[in-house]
Amino acid sequence: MPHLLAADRCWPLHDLAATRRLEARALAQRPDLMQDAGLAVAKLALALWPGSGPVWVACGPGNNGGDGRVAARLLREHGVPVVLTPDEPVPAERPALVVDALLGIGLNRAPSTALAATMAAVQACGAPILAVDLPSGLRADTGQPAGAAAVRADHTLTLLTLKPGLFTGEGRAHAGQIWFDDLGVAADEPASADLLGPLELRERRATAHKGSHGQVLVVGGAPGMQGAARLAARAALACGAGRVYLDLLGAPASEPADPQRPELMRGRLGTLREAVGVVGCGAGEAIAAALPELLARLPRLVLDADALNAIAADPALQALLRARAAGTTLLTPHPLEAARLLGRDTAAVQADRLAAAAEMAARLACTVVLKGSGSVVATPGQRPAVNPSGGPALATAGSGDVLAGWLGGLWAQAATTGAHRVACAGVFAHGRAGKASGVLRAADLVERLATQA
Ligand SMILES: NC(=O)C1=CN([C@@H]2O[C@H](COP(=O)(O)OP(=O)(O)OC[C@H]3O[C@@H](n4cnc5c(N)ncnc54)[C@H](O)[C@@H]3O)[C@@H](O)[C@H]2O)[C@@H](O)CC1
Ligand SMILES: Nc1ncnc2c1ncn2[C@@H]1O[C@H](COP(=O)(O)OP(=O)(O)O)[C@@H](O)[C@H]1O
Repeated sequence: MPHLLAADRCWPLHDLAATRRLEARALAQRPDLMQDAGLAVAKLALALWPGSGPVWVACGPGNNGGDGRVAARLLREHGVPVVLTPDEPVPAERPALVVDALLGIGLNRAPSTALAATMAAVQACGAPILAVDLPSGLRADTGQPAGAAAVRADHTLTLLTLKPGLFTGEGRAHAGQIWFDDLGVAADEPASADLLGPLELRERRATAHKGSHGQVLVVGGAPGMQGAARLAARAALACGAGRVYLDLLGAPASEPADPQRPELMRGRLGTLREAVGVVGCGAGEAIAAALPELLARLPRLVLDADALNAIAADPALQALLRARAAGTTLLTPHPLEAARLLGRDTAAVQADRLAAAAEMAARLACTVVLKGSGSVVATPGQRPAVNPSGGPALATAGSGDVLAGWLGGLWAQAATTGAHRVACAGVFAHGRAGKASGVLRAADLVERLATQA
C-alpha cells in the first residue's frame, strides 16, 4: 500500500544498479509485479482525484508506461474517466490529475523530441502531477535532469526502492511529496546510501557539569566578518557544549567574544588543546597561516568556508589534512567550495553530488558534508548518507556557519563518536530546525535549534 514517506526514521536508498538487481529477483518470483505496481498507482491516483474530471495517464514506451496502463485500466474499472496517451489524443481540456508514467528508471539519455514534447504538455496542463517511480527525465542516481528539463511533479510514488536522486540535487524540487510502496518485496540488497532520520548523540546526566560537555574553539571572524564566527559559536553553545571559546582573528584581546552572548569567551589554541575546532567561518585569508598548527594540534576539527578555500589552494595543507587520524576531521563545503577543492566547476559537482562528495572524502581522507538541497555525507569506507530535512528557508547567509558550530558543539559532547555519525546527526537536526516558510535568519535558526534540542 502506498504511504507517505515518514521523516522520523532512516531509510535505505538503492541506486539504479541495486534496484535493477532487486527487480530482476522479484520478477523471477512474481512475473506479474507490474500489476501490483499499477494497482499502487491507481490507489494513490484515486486518493488524489478530486472526484470529477478526467485523469490523464501519460504513458511512455517501457515498463513505467506499463505501470501507467495498468493503473488506467483499474481507474476506469472504478468509474474514473481516463485519457490514456499515446493511444488517445492529449486532452484538450485541463484534466483533474495527470499521471506521469513516461519514463522511470529506464531513462538512459536526454528525452527524445516526442517524449520531451509530452513532458512539456504534462507540465503545462495545469493539473496536479503524480509521477510514477520517478519524475520523467530525472536521473535516479543523481537527481539531475538527463535533458533540458524533467517533470516537476506534485507527488511521486516510488516503487520497490527509494532512489537517491529523489532526495538530492534537483530531485527534491521535482519529486514533490514522496510516497513509497515496496510492493511487498524485501529489500534484500545492500543499500547504496542512507536517507537520514533523527539521531541523538547527546546525553545530560543528573550529575553533569560543564566539564562533562566538552569545549569548542571557533577560529574565524576576521574584521568585518565576525558575525559568521559568532553565529558558529552561538550554535555550539545552543547545542550544549560545556564551554565555547572564540578566537576572533585580528581582534584586540579587549574585544568581547560576543556582546549579545556573555556566555561566550575569547580563547586561543595555546591553552585549548582538547577542544573541538570549528575553523574558517568568516576567517578570510588570515586562516591560511593558522591552519598548519590547528591541523596538527586539535584532536577533532570541523573545517568550513575560508578554511576550505585555503586548503583548496595549498597542496601542503591538503597533505596535513590527509595525515590526520581517521574519523577526526569533518569538512562542510557548499557546492562552490567543493568545486574549488576538486578543481572543477560547480555544475560538475552538482551533476553527481554523491560521487563528488565521495571523491572529496577519498582525496582528503575526511568526512565531507556536501551542503545544499539534499546534503550528502561521505566518509572513506562508509556508506554515504543523504539528508532529507531542511529547505529553501536555509538559503540565507550564515546558515552554514550555524551548521558548522552545531556540529562542533555536538562533537564536543560525543567525543568518542566518529566524524561521519556526528555529521549525520547534526545535518539532520540543522535541516529539521530550518524547515520554515519564507526565510529563516541565521540567528533565529540558532534559537530554533536550541529549543528543538
Ligand atoms: N524497478 C522497479 O521498481 C519496478 C519497475 N517497474 C516500472 O518499470 C520502470 C522501469 O521500466 P523500464 O526499464 O522499461 O524503463 P522505463 O519505462 O523507465 O523506460 C524505458 C523505455 O524508455 C526508453 N527511453 C529511455 N530513455 C529515453 C529517452 N531519454 N527518450 C526516449 N525514450 C527513452 C527506452 O528505450 C525504453 O523503451 C520503473 O521505473 C517502474 O515504473 C514496475 O513495473 C515494477 C517495479
Ligand atoms: N534549498 C535548500 N534546501 C535545503 N538546505 C539548504 C537549502 N539552501 C541552503 N541549505 C542549507 O543551508 C546551509 C547554507 O550553508 P552555506 O551555503 O555555507 O551558507 P553560509 O556560508 O552563508 O553560512 C547549508 O547547510 C545548506 O545545506
